[in-house]
Amino acid sequence: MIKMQNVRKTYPGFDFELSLEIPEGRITGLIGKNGAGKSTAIRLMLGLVKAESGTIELFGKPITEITMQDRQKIGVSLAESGFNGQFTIAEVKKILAKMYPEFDETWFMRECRELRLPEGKQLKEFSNGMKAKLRVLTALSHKAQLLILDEPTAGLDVEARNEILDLLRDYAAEDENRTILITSHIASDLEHLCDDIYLIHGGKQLLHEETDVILEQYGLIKADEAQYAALDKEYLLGSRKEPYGYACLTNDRKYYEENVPGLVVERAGIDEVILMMTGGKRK
Ligand SMILES: Nc1ncnc2c1ncn2[C@@H]1O[C@H](COP(=O)(O)OP(=O)(O)OP(=O)(O)O)[C@@H](O)[C@H]1O
Repeated sequence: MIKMQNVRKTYPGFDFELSLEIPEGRITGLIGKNGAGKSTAIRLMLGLVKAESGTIELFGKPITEITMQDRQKIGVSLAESGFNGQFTIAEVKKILAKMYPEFDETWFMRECRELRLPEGKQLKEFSNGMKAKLRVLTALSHKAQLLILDEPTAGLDVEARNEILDLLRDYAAEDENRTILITSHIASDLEHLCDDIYLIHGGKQLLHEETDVILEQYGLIKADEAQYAALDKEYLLGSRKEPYGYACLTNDRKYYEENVPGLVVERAGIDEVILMMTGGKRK
């Protein structure tokens, strides 16, 4: 559904180079710390900025050949909604209806009410959370086959985050061919939503893995100095010095559980994976 091959973009002090493939029917998370290059990746695949080299395909064709009809099949949520701050929901609704033949007005108005978006207020008077919810509803309002969402939960409280994540889960469950790419620096949001995770850092991919594989097979080892010195490092992805010795990330928790008696090996969540791979020492 989305394919980026050796896509390069440089800004002063930042060198982005990424390949990724997002298959139809999957929910893929692009995670990374602030400044990792998540929004750059999204702007490149939407053709909002031009790559210096590499190829980008959407729906199996180069982005330069994407038609207006193809664009109708994409739902996008970026940092800015693009709507005039003086508009109310009624005006947003009219614009969406004009732009998208598939716009589902009943669904849109029902969800605006469910998410408690004030119908009488201008968008500039919305809180940040309200604006974020409206951006996501806008992306979902025309039954897009492909959703591209840049930090849709950023700045939201836990309740609002869960509301958005539930909406996305329902959206994907309604049609198994729907494809979602979502960026976030909040790993726990993605852990319960995404089939696949790409971790990027400094504009480069550090990891691409199925979420289930991370949760089932990855582990966090806590080793004292002697244990660390004797440890077979083959299945370690990174390690970090700690007061007690070393914390190490492995992609084969079972191997260490079965072969090193007495070693503390815990399950690793995606937060630990990010922390260890972006802050720890690589192997
Ligand atoms: N138009 C631009 N001009 C110059 N530098 C840019 C531009 N856009 C992005 N960058 C740089 O590219 C790097 C990646 O930025 P990007 O917005 O893609 O990161 P991000 O992962 O989305 O971060 P965040 O989580 O903070 O939104 C940063 O160093 C940023 O300063």
